[in-house]
Amino acid sequence: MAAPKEFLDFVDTKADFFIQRLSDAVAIKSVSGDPQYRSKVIEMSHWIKDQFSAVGVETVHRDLGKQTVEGKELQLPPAVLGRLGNDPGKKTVLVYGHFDVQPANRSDGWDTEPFELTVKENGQLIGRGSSDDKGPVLGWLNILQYHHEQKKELPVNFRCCFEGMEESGSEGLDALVERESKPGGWFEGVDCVCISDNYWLNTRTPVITYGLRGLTYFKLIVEGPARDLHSGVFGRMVHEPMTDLIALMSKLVDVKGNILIPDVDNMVSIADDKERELYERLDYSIADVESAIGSSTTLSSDKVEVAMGRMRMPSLSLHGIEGAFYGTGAKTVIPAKVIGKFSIRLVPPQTPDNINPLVEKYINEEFAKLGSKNKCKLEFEHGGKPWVGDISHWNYEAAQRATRAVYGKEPDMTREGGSIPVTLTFAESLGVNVLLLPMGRGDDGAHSTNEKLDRSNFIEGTKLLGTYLYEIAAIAK
Ligand SMILES: NCC(=O)N[C@@H](Cc1c[nH]cn1)C(=O)O
Ligand SMILES: [Zn+2]
Ligand SMILES: [Zn+2]
Repeated sequence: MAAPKEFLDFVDTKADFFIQRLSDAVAIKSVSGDPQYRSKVIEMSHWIKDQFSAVGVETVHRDLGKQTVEGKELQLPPAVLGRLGNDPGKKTVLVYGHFDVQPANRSDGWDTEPFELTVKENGQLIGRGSSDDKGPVLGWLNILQYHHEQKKELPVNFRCCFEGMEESGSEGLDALVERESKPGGWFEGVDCVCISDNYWLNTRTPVITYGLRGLTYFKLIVEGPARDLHSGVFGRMVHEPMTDLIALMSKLVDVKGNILIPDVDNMVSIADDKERELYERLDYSIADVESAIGSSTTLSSDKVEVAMGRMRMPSLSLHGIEGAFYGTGAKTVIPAKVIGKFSIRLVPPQTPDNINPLVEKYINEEFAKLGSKNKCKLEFEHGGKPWVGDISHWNYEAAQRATRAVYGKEPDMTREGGSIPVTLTFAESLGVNVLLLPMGRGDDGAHSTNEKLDRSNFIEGTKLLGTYLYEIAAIAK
């Protein structure tokens, strides 16, 4: 069953309205990782709830409790659950997305204000969260608006789960999903899950995604003196926390991306020729990567190695050092306490449970080798397991048909390098098939400066998600 032409025309006609609504969403600074914006994330949860209620969805807020940040209790933003339709003759589709965003400041290098959606003449909609993940969440809203205003029944029963902590470890969400998946819970009867929260590999070819890497995120704290010191007065007299930290961080990963923590890299199988062929066939080139990152700095010139680096290998990244001097000028200080941040993206069979003890043991051994009198502590921040789905399921068939119908192209089947920890929880708690059907392109710059979503991806992506619902109804009676 193809999506009705009236739906596709409606999406085209309403394009400017949809973009204005995206602009309203982007304007709410729902940064989950920074406590000062927590009220904005909560405001965003109300905005989302009101918007979905207005198009006929029964919505509720689900309290996720509190989190402790630096000794202080902080309210978690409530999750928004929605439902529409309960026809036993239809499939029930659960969609997941998030309304929180990564931090963004103009001074990070943005060309425009990150929380003001800038509509460029070339069709780019620039603003934090435009692609990750407010645009895709609003894509579902656009579809529901058509059915509500035109008094058309949806081809499936619709359920949604939107959260405001995805960029910060999805605190509290696993427990909620497990609860709501039980008989009588909000997700009872769900037949499949669709997540739109990732990207094409390039700027041409749509993708359907059947895997995500997991994640384990650490804080490495080194402290010594009671306060910051004058480096002229105390340099070469004391063990410097920053020197210790840099020594430790330099032993985690080498410049070729090899993880130096014993047994982490070699927990993963080596791809055989048949598997390498899957990566060879992807519409993905070194030039695509270079254009997305804005430089020619890939670790290899072999496309398969680079693609596998993102999709089927673990990676360790050093993110930053809290407490280090980073301003302009030349402050001659010895920081008293520094906190290194690093994370490892995980692939099967790796999980935080089997990787974290290896990291802890290694850090302790390496710190002991330094002979430092400073104190060193490793803290696990948050994490999630990797996920790989079953592409032979009708859910994937529906997404493939929808992609062909809207884009006239065969989608690339990808595994994503990013992490959405709740994906595996949906798959396991509900026991149903899960897929990712992204809206944005590979050069959207999610998490980066000048994040954008192309107008055509927002509009055609809305059609894609809507068509997918019709294809489910057609295939899976
Ligand atoms: N679009 C998915 C995404 O960006 N996920 C984040 C999740 C995360 C975990 N910790 C911080 N963010 C990702 O980085 O993959
Ligand atoms: Zn996201
Ligand atoms: Zn993200």
